[in-house]
Amino acid sequence: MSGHGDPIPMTSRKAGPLTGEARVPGDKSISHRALILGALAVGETRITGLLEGEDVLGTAAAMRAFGADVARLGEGEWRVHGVGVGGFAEPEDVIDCGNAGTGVRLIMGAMATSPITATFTGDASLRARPMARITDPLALFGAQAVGRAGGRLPMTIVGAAEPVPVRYVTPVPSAQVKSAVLLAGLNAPGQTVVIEKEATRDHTERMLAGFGAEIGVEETAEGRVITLTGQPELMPLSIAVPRDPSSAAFPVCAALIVEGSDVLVPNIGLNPTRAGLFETLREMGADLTYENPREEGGEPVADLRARYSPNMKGIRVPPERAASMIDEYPVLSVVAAFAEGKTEMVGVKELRVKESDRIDAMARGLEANGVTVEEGPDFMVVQGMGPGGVPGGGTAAARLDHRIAMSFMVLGMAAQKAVSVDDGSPIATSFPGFEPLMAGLGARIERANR
Ligand SMILES: O=C(O)C1=C[C@@H](OP(=O)(O)O)[C@@H](O)[C@H](O)C1
Ligand SMILES: C=C(OP(=O)(O)O)C(=O)O
Repeated sequence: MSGHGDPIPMTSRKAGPLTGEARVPGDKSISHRALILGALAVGETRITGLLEGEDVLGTAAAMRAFGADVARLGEGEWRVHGVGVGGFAEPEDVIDCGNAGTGVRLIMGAMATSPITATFTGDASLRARPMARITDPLALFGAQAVGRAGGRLPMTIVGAAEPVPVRYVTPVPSAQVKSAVLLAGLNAPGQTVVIEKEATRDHTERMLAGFGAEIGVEETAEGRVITLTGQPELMPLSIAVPRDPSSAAFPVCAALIVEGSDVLVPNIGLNPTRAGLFETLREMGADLTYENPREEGGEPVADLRARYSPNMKGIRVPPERAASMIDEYPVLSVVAAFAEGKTEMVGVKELRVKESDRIDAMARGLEANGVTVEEGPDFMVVQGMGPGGVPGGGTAAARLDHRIAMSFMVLGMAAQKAVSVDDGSPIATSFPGFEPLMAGLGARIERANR
């Protein structure tokens, strides 16, 4: 998994209106967690709607390597027979998490308080990403980590044989850090406490409660205080994974900028810790509505309806909203190019340590397509050119980053000239079926035709 095949250049051209229903795949964050917690429960967990993208398939393979019985029963339908908290076996080989930051970081947390050793690697993108943010708190439990310079993969974690519980204030707003600490805390005696100053996605907390762990969340002056009682017996669960709002962002944003469009994106998870993009788009003047709001499997969901919105205005996106839309800034910067005026994205330095440096990747790619972007260490400002105003005609480097590749394909759907990316292959990490889904709405994406 850590090698990528040949690059797949892709080109997206202006098409007619986008119409119809976009059934996007299952939520990536929830899918990783369902497999990992299923592997730590006693008995059989059933999952439907699992995202069968490369990132999540990597986590499924890893759970097998740690001793769980993981089987695919049908499309999106999986069974995990768990080994119980503390029951992980030592993997016989290196764990390759491919492109998945969430996969590797959560799994490191989950194994760090067991008396086993595991070595982790990934693709060139993952090997460049910081892991000290995970291994620092894991060291407090008693785990040891040896990796490459700067805390990079490949990295070996020697799990703590006699873990102690931890109280940890997360130094960066990161659900991956929070989740790694909570998963490690599962096999430590006593109470593990994680404090986050800014709320990040809370799927781990919700799912731990669902599996029967004793977990409490308190909002205090210090921040969100999460307290987990260690060494529970997790009960297996039936999990229906909602569709991914981060994937829904692509057809939604495309519909807003392509003239005459009207797209329905059904059954999207609208957990408030994930829905910041949609709030931002509505503030910009997007015609975006939530239909049929309901609750499914402990998560709020609704059907999203997005219609062409020629009157969008640039806004300053509040920094406190960043965590709830962190993966959506690339595609927001595309929509911003079609709005009137500036869109300011501030407090977003975490974008620099994702699958790529997403501020740099978007700024360079937008510039190549005639859009003016200002950037700094933790901000990006896109100068809107209004509907129909984006020249296009450029090629963007995807940098092994699925969200960069998909964002530029969306740009090409409304720009004056076609937009290309050098490699669309990373799209399969989170959104298998992106091209046929977009084509079904009326988009024109072609492979290797620059
Ligand atoms: O916990 C998760 O599932 C995720 C957390 C976020 O990363 P950080 O924790 O690094 O902010 C996000 O960017 C990633 O796509 C998924
Ligand atoms: C940042 C992302 O994922 P990960 O950190 O899991 O690689 C993402 O999907 O945008």
